[in-house]
Amino acid sequence: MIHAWSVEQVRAAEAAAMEQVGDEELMDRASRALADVVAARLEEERDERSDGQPGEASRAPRVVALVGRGNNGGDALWALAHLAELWDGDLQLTVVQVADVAHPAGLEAARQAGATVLVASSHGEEGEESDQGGDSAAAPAEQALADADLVLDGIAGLGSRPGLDPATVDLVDAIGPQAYVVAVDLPSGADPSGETIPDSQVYADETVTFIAPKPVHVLAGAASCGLLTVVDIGVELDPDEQPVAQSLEFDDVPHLWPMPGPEDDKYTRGVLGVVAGGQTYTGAAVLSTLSAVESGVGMVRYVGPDHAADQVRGFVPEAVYGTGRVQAHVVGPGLDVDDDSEPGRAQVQAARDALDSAEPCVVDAGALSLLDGPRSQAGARTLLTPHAGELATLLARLDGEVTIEEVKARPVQSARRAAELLHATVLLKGATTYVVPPPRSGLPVRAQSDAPAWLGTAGSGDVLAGLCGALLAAGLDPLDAGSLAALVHGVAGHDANPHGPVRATRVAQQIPRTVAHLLTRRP
Ligand SMILES: NC(=O)C1=CN([C@@H]2O[C@H](COP(=O)(O)OP(=O)(O)OC[C@H]3O[C@@H](n4cnc5c(N)ncnc54)[C@H](O)[C@@H]3O)[C@@H](O)[C@H]2O)[C@@H](O)CC1
Ligand SMILES: [K+]
Repeated sequence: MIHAWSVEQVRAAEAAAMEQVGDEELMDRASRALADVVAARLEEERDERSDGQPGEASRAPRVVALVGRGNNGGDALWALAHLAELWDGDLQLTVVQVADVAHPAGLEAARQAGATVLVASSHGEEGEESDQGGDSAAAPAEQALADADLVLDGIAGLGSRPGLDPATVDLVDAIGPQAYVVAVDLPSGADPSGETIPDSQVYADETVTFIAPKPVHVLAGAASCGLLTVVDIGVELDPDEQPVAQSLEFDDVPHLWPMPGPEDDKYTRGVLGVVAGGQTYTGAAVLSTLSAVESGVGMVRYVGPDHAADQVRGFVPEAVYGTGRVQAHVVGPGLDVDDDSEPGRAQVQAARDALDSAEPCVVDAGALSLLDGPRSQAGARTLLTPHAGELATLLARLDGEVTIEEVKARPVQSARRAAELLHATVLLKGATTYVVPPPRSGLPVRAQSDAPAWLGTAGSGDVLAGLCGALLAAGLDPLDAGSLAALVHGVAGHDANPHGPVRATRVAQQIPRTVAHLLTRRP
């Protein structure tokens, strides 16, 4: 499991360490670790080039550091200096200063190492000289970025405000497609708290962070970090502190996945009631029951109109029909709450009964509109599974106007608000899937970014709902069930057809093999 600590927790640990060893020592350790990573990547790149074009390997690698005014820029500057010591051969080093000042000692060290310093400050007129004596020019800076083999992004780190100013965006846009972008601590312009997605920020191939992952690395910034490399700089976090965010890894699956024992039968393994798919969306009935069955649930009881039940009979013969004793429910995939026909009204009543019960519930799609507040049985385990549009509709109804754009820009905050209002865990679906427990639980937020973009396809959410339901029925709590389901769903989506299109049925059918693989793989 990746554990992420808040900016405040990390800053506190740094402050304590600084009293012991001093801030220069910490920056030295951070920048040396960063230089080691950069050297390793340049070496890999040199090996690749020498394979492709004879003679190319001997060309001096071009490394450009984008440097802001704070210590994040200081790390990047010192890393250039250490890289020059480490690198066996010529290097072409360039500093592009994005602010009117930069870490003075770091700037001097980079100059001493032979770096050309260009000032592309949005604070001064174009062509203005830096008071630190840089060679001012916007165009050369953009040219250097366009030609770079590797760009170190040291514009801002833990002190980053979300978003970049337009002049900085122009510089970032100038980075050539061939460049390997290494973000120092975090991609600049990302929100360090991982709560919001800004309009503009750096997208990195790799992020080298210090001490421990921060929320930006697993939550709303995860997709912009690329490969995450965490380096130890000898700073210890307070052992009494808890992480604020987590992300499951493959090695967590054997610890969390419900394993049947020799004494188990279909009832003890968990029976899942599924209220899904009416006259209109019969496919949702099939996909959610199929997914639960493929996920190894003990038994599924399907509740829905005859037409949908016939489809389920045809595709999922393992399911049984009608209400009965269950350990958890999935309510809502493809449920049309406005269906006024008799079977439609009966199905909606079954959904309401499930919500009024004390059993754990996955509340998806149509059933989200049946919730006006916390479920009547206090403490009943509840996992809501909206996508951004559904969450916006839910929040607009319960809490005043909220748009889908706002939910997409503030995914964690939006999910947390719904979790607070409904005393439920909210799984917000998307390229990164957030699983946000009610704030008063004190539990960390989880986020999973395991799914290929191909998984954004009709029926995919129904499969996820069935998977969540199977795990709730087996006794997992909503946070574990939601995050584990998101991981397995994402990996199954990849495994079903690596690097290509995939239909939801295939994803469901892939679940058994993906789970078996995750349970037996060697770390
Ligand atoms: N504090 C420590 O003990 C250590 C800090 N280290 C480095 O120091 C960083 C934190 O340094 P600082 O606190 O100086 O803060 P940063 O360097 O992250 O950023 C602060 C400065 O950048 C500017 N800025 C903020 N957001 C911006 C944006 N979106 N676009 C452009 N400019 C922006 C601000 O005006 C501010 O002056 C860490 O991320 C890490 O890289 C490391 O050297 C390890 C040790
Ligand atoms: K950065």
